[in-house]
Amino acid sequence: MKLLVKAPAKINLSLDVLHKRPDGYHEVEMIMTTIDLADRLELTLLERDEVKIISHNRFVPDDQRNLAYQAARLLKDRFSIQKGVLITIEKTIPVAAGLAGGSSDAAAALRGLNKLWNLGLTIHELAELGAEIGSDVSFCVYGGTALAKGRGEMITPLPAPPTCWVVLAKPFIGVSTADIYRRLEVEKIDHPNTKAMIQAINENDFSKVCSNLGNVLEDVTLKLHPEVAQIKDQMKRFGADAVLMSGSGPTVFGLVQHDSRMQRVYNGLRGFCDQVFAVRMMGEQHTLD
Ligand SMILES: C[C@](O)(CO)[C@H](O)COP(=O)(O)OP(=O)(O)OC[C@H]1O[C@@H](n2ccc(N)nc2=O)[C@H](O)[C@@H]1O
Ligand SMILES: Nc1ncnc2c1ncn2[C@@H]1O[C@H](COP(=O)(O)OP(=O)(O)OP(=O)(O)O)[C@@H](O)[C@H]1O
Repeated sequence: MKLLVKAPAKINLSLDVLHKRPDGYHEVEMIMTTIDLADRLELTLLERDEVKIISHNRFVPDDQRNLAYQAARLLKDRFSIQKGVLITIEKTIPVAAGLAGGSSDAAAALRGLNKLWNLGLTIHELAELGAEIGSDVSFCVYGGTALAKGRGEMITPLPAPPTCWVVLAKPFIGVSTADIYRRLEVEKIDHPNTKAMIQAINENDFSKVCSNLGNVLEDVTLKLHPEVAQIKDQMKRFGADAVLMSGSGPTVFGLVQHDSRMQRVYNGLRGFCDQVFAVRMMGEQHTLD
C-alpha cells in the first residue's frame, strides 16, 4: 500500500518574541500561513519493523536526523506499531531556508502515517505529537493560516489572508535557527503589531497586511548576511508591495497583488539568487480524510 502526502512550506507574516524562557526557548507570537510550494512524500507500507528514508537531496539527511523519520519513530514507539514505512521525499522546499521544510515533512508524515497505520488520531492529537519533534511542526500539521504562541506550538486558526502572489528568493546561504535565536537581544526588540495583523487578515485588507509585516529575527540575520538586505532592496525596487524575511531566514518573500508586477519581481530576482519562486498562499487547513 502506498500513499502520497503534500508538505507545503510556510511563511511568517509576523514574528514577535516576547521573552526568553527558563527552558532556553523563546516565547513567540507568530502569524504563519502555508504557501503553494510543497515537498511530496510517498509512504510505502512495510510489513517489517523498519523506518527507511530516501530523499535524493544531499542537504537532507536520510537517517534519524530527518524530521520525517522522527515523526514515524514517535508514532511507532508511542502506539507500539509493529509495521514499518519507506518514506520517499521529493524535495522542492529549499533547505535551511526559514520555510519550515523539515517541519512540514514531519507533519505530512504524521498525517499520512495516521492513515497508513490506521491509528485513528485526531488532527489535534497529531499536532500535539508534532510539538515533540519541533516548534513549527504543530502549525504544519494544521496548515492554513494561524496565530502561533508558546514556543510555536499553541495554534489558533485564522481566516485566509487576502489573495496575492508570494515571490520567494533564497540567497546562496543556509541559516541555523538556533544560532539566530541565540544572537537575538530580547531587550532591544522593536515589536511588530500582531493585533493589527490579525485585524488586517480578519478584514481581508491587503494594504493593512503589507504595512504590518514584521519579523524580529530579521535584523539578526541581516547583520550576519548583508546579501539578505540586498535581496530585500531588489524586491522593493522591482515593485513588490511589501517585503519581509521568513522565519530565521535567509529566504525573503515579497507580497505582490498584480500579475504583471509579480512577473517583473520574479524576473528581476532570477539570476541574482540561488532559488526564486512565485506562488500563491494556500488558505485552507489540512483535513484528515
Ligand atoms: C523561526 C521559526 O521557524 C519561525 O516559524 C520557528 O520559531 C523555529 O521553529 P523550528 O525550526 O521548528 O524550531 P525547533 O527545531 O523547535 O528549535 C530550533 C532551535 O531554535 C530555538 N528556538 C526555537 C523556537 C523558539 N520558540 N525559541 C527558540 O529559541 C532553540 O534554540 C531551538 O533549539
Ligand atoms: N525532511 C527534511 N527536510 C529538510 N531538512 C531536514 C529534514 N529533516 C531534517 N532536516 C535538517 O534540518 C535542517 C533545517 O532544515 P529546514 O529546511 O527544516 O529548515 P528551515 O526551513 O529553516 O526550518 P524552520 O523554518 O522550521 O526553522 C537541515 O539543515 C537538515 O539537516
